[in-house]
Amino acid sequence: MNITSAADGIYRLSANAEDILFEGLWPIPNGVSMNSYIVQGEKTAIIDGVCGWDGVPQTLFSQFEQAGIDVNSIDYVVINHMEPDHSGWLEDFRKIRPDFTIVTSKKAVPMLESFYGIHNRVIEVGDGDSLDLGAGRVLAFAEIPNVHWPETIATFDTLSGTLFSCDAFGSFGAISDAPYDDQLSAEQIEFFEAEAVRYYANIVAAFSTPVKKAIEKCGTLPIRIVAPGHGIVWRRDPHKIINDYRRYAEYQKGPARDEVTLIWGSMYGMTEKAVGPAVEAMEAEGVKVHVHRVPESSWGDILASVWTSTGVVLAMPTYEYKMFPPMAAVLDELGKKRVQNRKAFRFGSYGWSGGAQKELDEIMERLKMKWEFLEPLEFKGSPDEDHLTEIRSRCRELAREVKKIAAASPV
Ligand SMILES: Cc1cc2nc3c(=O)[nH]c(=O)nc-3n(C[C@H](O)[C@H](O)[C@H](O)COP(=O)(O)O)c2cc1C
Repeated sequence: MNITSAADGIYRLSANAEDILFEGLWPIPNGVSMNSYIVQGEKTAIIDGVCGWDGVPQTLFSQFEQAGIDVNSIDYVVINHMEPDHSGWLEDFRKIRPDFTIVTSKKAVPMLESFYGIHNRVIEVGDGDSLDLGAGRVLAFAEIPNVHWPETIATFDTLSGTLFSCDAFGSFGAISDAPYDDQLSAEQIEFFEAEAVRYYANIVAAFSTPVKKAIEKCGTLPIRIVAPGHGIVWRRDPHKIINDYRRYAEYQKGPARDEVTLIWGSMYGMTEKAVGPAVEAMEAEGVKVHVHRVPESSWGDILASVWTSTGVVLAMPTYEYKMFPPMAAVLDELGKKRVQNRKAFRFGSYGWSGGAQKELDEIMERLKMKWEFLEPLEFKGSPDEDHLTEIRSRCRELAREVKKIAAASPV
């Protein structure tokens, strides 16, 4: 738990959450930080909060004390985004500081009422509005709807050039005592890049078009620091995370990186016999291959690696005239996140009738995924040498295609 100074008059308070499923759904093996910022002019604002889980608001309040900040000095609470991982502490805060003013978007006002029964002392802000905190400190607001709920705004401190972006430009990964990019080694930055991809693919992915619009809008601001609601603060190179997010948004409709994700499932090891040869064939072409088994791998991990992959290989058998069910569930999730235009190949075993392929075709059609498949290869029972040779050959072809596509559109 820590409180640090992000810039003159700006403090970052943070609480980590670990051992939970984020949004009740996504595993976060490395945890997540929830960041809140205190901005001081003559008046004091707190921008974003943390969730209301047991003990988390108390952590935030004890950090106020550590920093010598009197809770009663808080005049404004700026709510960029109403999702309870940022606003859940409001009820606790109200108990110790009843007379603050909330600054938020028009669309957040009815949400304040429905989530927390709050309806007075609320100022509505939108594009072009600002809040003068005195001592030269003015907060400007920009609507960035659907990054990640419809009511979302970003707040920009014109004095320090700090963009408080809430869910935009965030990453997973708990943070101990070094929350700024200028304090981190290249390896640590790499860790947070991977955590940013997983955060993006799991949480923000479906809103990639709004993300692009938000980047366009915020791109006009003289940003010197990016201070998101999750993850590290970017002040040595604030445009790095903005450019990373621009790329992640492009990955949705592809192409992505020159990587392949192979997802496989197998009941009795028949399909599995071809997985190793498939991976080796693609790696021999110099392509990075991410391998996930269903249902063992989490959706979160699978989604993150498919998000960055231009190619996908699916390996699964037929099960009750359809495809192996956990594979169908994963594909359904990929379709809902609109992961489109992948180069793909599918192989798998069946016993008598087949049926997996038919369901795969239906899912692709229903979710309009536009994946371009090489001819699928199915085998009865165990694959023989000819099947394995053919699978190797198609995987090599896929890998070569992926390299060509990614090289032609570097993102
Ligand atoms: C519960 C169950 C349901 C199955 N349903 C079908 C089916 O509808 N059609 C078919 O052709 N094979 C079916 N099979 C046979 C499998 O597809 C076959 O055993 C295959 O080799 C399994 O491959 P795996 O070991 O990679 O899981 C079924 C097998 C099981 C265990």
